[in-house]
Amino acid sequence: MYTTEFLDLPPLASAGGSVRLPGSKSISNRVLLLAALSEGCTEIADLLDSDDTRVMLTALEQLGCQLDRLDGGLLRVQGVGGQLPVRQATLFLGNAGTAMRPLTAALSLLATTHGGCFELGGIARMHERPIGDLVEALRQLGCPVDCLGSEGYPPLRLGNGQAADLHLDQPIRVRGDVSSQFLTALLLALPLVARERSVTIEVVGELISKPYIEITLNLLQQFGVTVSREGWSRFTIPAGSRYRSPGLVHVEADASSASYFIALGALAPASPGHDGITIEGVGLSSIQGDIRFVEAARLMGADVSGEANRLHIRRGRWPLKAIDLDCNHIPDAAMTLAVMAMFADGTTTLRNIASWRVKETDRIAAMATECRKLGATVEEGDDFIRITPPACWQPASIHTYDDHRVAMCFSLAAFNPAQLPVRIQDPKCVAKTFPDYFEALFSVCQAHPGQVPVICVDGPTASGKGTLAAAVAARLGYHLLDSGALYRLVGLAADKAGIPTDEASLADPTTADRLGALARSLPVRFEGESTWLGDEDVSDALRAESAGMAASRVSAVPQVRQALLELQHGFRRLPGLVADGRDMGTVIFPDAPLKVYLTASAEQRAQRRHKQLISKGIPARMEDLLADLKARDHRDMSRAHAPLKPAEDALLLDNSSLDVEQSVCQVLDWWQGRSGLPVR
Ligand SMILES: Nc1ncnc2c1ncn2[C@@H]1O[C@H](COP(=O)(O)OP(=O)(O)O)[C@@H](O)[C@H]1O
Ligand SMILES: Nc1ccn([C@H]2C[C@H](O)[C@@H](COP(=O)(O)OP(=O)(O)O)O2)c(=O)n1
Repeated sequence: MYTTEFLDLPPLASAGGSVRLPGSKSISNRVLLLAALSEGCTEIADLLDSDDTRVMLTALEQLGCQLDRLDGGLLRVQGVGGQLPVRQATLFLGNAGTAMRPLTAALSLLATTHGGCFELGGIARMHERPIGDLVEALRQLGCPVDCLGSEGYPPLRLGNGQAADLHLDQPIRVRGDVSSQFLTALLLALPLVARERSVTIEVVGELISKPYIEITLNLLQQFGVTVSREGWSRFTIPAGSRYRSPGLVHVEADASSASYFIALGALAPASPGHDGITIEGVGLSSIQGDIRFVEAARLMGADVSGEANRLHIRRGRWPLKAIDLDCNHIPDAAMTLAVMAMFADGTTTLRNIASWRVKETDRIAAMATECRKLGATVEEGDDFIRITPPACWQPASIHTYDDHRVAMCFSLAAFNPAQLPVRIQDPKCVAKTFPDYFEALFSVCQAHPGQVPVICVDGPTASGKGTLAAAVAARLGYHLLDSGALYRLVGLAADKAGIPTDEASLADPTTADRLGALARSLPVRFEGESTWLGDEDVSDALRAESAGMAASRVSAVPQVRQALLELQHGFRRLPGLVADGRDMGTVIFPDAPLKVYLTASAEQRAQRRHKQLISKGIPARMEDLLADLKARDHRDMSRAHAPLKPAEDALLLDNSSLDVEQSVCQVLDWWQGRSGLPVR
């Protein structure tokens, strides 16, 4: 997951390949609650691991439900069988509507019938999301529910510690036209109190988001409760209902998450050697309503085929076709249509989307504002949005409103025909449902040739290149190439293979050829902070001064430099690279948009190295270090092949009087200037 302040997406050119998506949030949180309320043990496969499921899991544990992680990614939930092992708890539910609403209903009923008391709250935005209609329905039933902030909004106190009877003789009335989650919450909770008598729910107003109710009914059935319904206005839970574990439950991949990859396949040219995008884990027989996004995407021109558990998408009609669509049946996935609309041949109108206003953020306002930033013309109303594609695309920094879907949708804008980069602010907000969304996106996307950005940091030893490069890469979410480590690895590998690396031996062409062959087939693996040569962790050995000296010697051998070329180019991957070395800007990435040549005086550098070594407990003498460093500078700068020197277009940074943070800020400042992106 990217935890950077922002993530810059370079202009993207094509897409192709296969993605496996994380489990559905709606199914995951429903299954968790049902498993917890059931009699018996349930094993859950492919559960989504995200912010919203994590708050649900924590809440269930606080409520006394036993959860065990098993091999193979299974979660075992020991159900409480409609009982209440813990009678009092304060639950923090983040911004997870799929946890807040059903837990409110289930805990209200259990608190009232068993004499419990629970407080449920979340982050500030959760306390702005209405829940009054559900509270009203629960009060009708005789449940004590207090709104602890504003009336009609969380945080809530459920129950008062006293057991009381419920009024189950009359149908329970609940509004269905604001959020279908209130009805889902009651449907999930009421079987707990329908042992002796049937319970009926009447929906007031036109029910929205019906497909989500279908998911609820489907899962209730899996857990042993069959609800009968008259149209979408009256639901009856039969007498004698009780939840029974089905044993093993598989969570489908998230159909709403699939929408980004369906859109990707529809708007991206196919990458060479690929025939569009394949999505694994969700297919045409999905129980999720958002699978109907497929129909909407087809209307816009996507070529989508599929099987029960897999989808395949190719670009069909291009440009996409503008549509006018009632999106009530796909409220979440419809946001993706708004971004597809920017690639259409006219004006698209998405209607009946009033529920967008009460989601993670006011999504109509958010989508309108951000589409406009990219140059689109947007009209918005209480329950619609109308989008005309940009006549002239603008570079934009997309604000994401702590809303995962805004972030994921706008990543697709990186396919804009103007080939402008797109900045996504706060990319970690995707953690709500799809923590590795951007990694998945990058795994199937390709940039235009030469458009994966590279920042080169070259300079002499101990100037702080490694430190600076690592910090800049971390701030930008870019990959890191420590090219010196590759030469150090060659030195170590030569030592192991018994190939001499003293200067006299290296002058022998046979030795040089052997070294070149060794460098071409280095058995190197980078694993987090560790570097492996074959089956040996060489992370510490690599940093020894002797390894640096050996690296400096072998790096003068042209066969070695040539052998490492391709390996180094391979580091240039989405979303970008920071490369540190001696010839990054001059030889390896001559087209890099930013090249920094980092220096400091020899004395300063020797002092830094001294401090660094001493702090690691490695003995070192200043005089030796200074002499070695000067020798290394001389050799690196005077060799015939790729000598250390500033590229002609490099910016010089003498950090003798700067600390690390100041150097990092300087480079990020230069980078911001080159990115062409607005800060906000
Ligand atoms: N701007 C700076 N000011 C002071 N010390 C620095 C600065 N940059 C790096 N250092 C320190 O200098 C030492 C050498 O830095 P390093 O990144 O290993 O250099 P290089 O990769 O150029 O050999 C490290 O201990 C590092 O913390
Ligand atoms: N791109 C590069 C990187 C390093 N080298 C050589 C020259 C250097 O003295 C050695 C070791 O580099 P490294 O960056 O690890 O050394 P320092 O951390 O700067 O001490 O490798 C090179 O020739 N080209």
